[in-house]
Amino acid sequence: MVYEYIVIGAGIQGSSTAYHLAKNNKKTLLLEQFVLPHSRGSSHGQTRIIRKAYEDDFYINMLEESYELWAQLEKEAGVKLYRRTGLLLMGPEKGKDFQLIKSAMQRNKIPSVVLERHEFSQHIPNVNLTSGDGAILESTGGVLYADRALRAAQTVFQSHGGTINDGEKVINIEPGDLITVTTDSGTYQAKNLVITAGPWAKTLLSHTGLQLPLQVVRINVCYWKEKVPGSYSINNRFPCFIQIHPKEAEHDIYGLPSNEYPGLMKVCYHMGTETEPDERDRQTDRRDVDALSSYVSRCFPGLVSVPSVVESCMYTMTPDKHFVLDRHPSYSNIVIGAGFSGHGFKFGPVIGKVLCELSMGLNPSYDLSPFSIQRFQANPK
Ligand SMILES: Cc1cc2nc3c(=O)[nH]c(=O)nc-3n(C[C@H](O)[C@H](O)[C@H](O)COP(=O)(O)OP(=O)(O)OC[C@H]3O[C@@H](n4cnc5c(N)ncnc54)[C@H](O)[C@@H]3O)c2cc1C
Ligand SMILES: O=C(O)[C@@H]1CCCCN1
Repeated sequence: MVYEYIVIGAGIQGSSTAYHLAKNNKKTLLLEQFVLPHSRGSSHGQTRIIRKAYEDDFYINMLEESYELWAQLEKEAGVKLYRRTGLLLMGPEKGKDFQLIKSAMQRNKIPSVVLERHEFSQHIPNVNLTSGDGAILESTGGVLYADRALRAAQTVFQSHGGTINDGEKVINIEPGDLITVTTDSGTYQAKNLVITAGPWAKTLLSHTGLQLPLQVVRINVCYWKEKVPGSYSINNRFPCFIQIHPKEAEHDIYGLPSNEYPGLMKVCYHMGTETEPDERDRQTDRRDVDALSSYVSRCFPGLVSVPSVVESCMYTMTPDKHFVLDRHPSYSNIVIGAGFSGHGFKFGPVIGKVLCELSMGLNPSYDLSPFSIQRFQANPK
């Protein structure tokens, strides 16, 4: 079967790319190895954080449009995808990371308030602000309903004439003017290919002779019980939070208000242990959960400091934690979106737009140099 475009991988990035291609009237096939919906990649689960609190202007610029495109998808699909809660950023006040985000927020006039220590508990009850930490509340931060968002992108893609073949794993890619994609149950051809394979990107790209420095880690997604039900609830407007440099661990800790499982708040560690994507559950390292327990008991006294529910998800990390959004260095009709490093969901619609632009040969709406493949080749480490 011949298509104009094939997209491999129906996570949020591939589904959003396919949606933009179909809206541009391109005959597009979206291939997914698992039967949809599934919980084995990076885009499953009910919730993700959306925020503009970033230190780099290039992310903040993309987020302006991302909020608009999420609102458009909400309208097209007739579902609510975003709920505003605010995003609480806490971290060592004089530390570089906190200062860089704070100044980027001021520079970009992102609606936010600095919470002074003496007024903190009045605004954010049931949280202990670590001594030496500053706090900023970004008012446009909130929750994206992830599973719903993924389904919405796929549904709108199909309503624009797109085809989704799930339960079909791509096993070979033959580049050329007409690219041949072989799955475990068929063969397809297209003039253009977009690869958005999440944790499997490294293996799939190696079929095309490209080696990218991507590392897959398993994340323990932990939910903690509220001692008083509702005290950290989305219905009480409890915000999402990011804790930079917690005392207990090297990487950040983050959380979302209780919502999908009433009475349980999601608090996770922003790093995990390396894993093979097909062997995710063989990875049983729980050192992060121990660090989280100490943090929860110190800073969230209203939560029971042993998780009630632990689920899993995977990050695909690049060395600098910036995404890969580029053409294949050897084949200009193959476009790659990969390495979303645990923070890509909120950008889904805008990433879909730029991957669509790249693959249609248009000038991308954003400067994509921070996301180039060449940055690894110039400095392979
Ligand atoms: C615990 C956790 C918390 C997160 N929190 C946030 C957050 O708060 N905010 C935020 O913005 N981001 C967050 N992220 C990151 C975000 O979820 C990811 O960046 C995003 O989901 C990546 O999407 P993807 O489409 O690249 O990957 P995936 O969702 O993994 O999609 C790739 C798809 O490709 C398919 N595939 C792979 N190989 C093949 C093949 N050979 N043939 C066919 N199909 C194939 C896979 O099955 C999969 O469905 C979080 C991630 C995790 C794990
Ligand atoms: O992308 C985000 O906003 C969150 C921040 C904390 C880590 C997980 N991802």
